Amino acid sequence: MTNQSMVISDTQSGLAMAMAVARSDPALFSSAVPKPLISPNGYFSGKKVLIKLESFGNGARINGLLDSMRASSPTRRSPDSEDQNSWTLHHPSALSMFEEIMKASEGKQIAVFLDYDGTLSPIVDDPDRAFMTNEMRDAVKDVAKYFPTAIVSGRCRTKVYNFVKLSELYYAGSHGMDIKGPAKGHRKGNQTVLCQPAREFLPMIDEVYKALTEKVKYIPGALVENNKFCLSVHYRCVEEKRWGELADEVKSVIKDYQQLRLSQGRKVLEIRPTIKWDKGDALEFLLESLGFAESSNVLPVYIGDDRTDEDAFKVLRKREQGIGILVSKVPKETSASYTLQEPLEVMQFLKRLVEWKKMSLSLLRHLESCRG
Ligand SMILES: O=P(O)(O)OC[C@H]1O[C@H](O[C@H]2O[C@H](CO)[C@@H](O)[C@H](O)[C@H]2O)[C@H](O)[C@@H](O)[C@@H]1O
Repeated sequence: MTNQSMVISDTQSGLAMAMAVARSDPALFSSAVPKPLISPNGYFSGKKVLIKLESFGNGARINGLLDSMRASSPTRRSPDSEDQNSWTLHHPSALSMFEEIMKASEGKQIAVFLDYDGTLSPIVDDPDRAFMTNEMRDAVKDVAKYFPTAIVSGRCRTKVYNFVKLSELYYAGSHGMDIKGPAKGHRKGNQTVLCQPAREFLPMIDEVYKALTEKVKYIPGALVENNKFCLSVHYRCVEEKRWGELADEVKSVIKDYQQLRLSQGRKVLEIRPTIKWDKGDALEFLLESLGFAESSNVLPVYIGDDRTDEDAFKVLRKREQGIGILVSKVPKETSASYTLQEPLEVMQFLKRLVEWKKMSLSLLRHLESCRG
């Protein structure tokens, strides 16, 4: 068995990281599971990330994980006014640019994609209590009356459904690795949209969930969340002086799982399969399911706050189509074009979208009645 660690340098944020270590028991996997591509110079060449491979012996550390954890909270940075001005200039508010955004939708079908945590619900200490308000739910419900709407979340699909509770939406859970279309009554035709590209990883994810839960249980505040096709190790409630310990425990468990990688969200370490499937792929899959694979007649609007949402923003850039909106109060490296400061502004934007649609429809009806 060879032990190798990989530190992913996300080309956009420079903060995401991953590791994979040759595992001892390949029996859990079928040959269909794509293996990481490692070139002789030690760089992983995925579509979207470069991974620098560092050899390490037993007990060695993966440099930078702790630093990355420290840097990962957007609230740590307090931008100076110059930063803030340049940020606002390059990533203006989606509310103040609303008319321009709507102009881009002329002749196109808008499709709405919404991240959950930090976008529809505020960030709170207890992940099980990240409720969205009824007002936000009503806003999303109204949006879905006029536009195909999907929730794209890192959470387990059923869990995020239990928060949102709207059966007319598409749901992409586990960072897009678990996609399901609207419930029966809301479906057009009989087709069921379902996509689970990481199915074979389920036994492994369960195994790692149990091991991690056991390993970190002595660290006050540490919490492992099972998101079905991926895991979240939360450190929001762990004292900062113990983050290094937590990182070491996580590394000690996943070093034996070459097919798993580690990335970061907001005060959370995310563990997921190395397959090339992320929120960007989920967005493309959903557009295809909606009949917009190669179409120029669609305007996807994607709203998200996290690093994992960047994969979706990049897809929109690549397609040269759609509107990426980052939810953030502080400057961040992003491929999104616009910003909203917090879930409250997301709700205002969604409500405006519905009002704009209602107005367009009544104008259309008026014009038709004048013609008739
Ligand atoms: O893709 P998302 O819907 O944004 O999910 C990403 C992770 O969100 C949740 O964690 C985050 O929100 C928690 C509740 O506010 C907060 O306590 C935690 O610190 C944040 O990282 C969720 O619990 C994770 O499973 C998701 O992966």
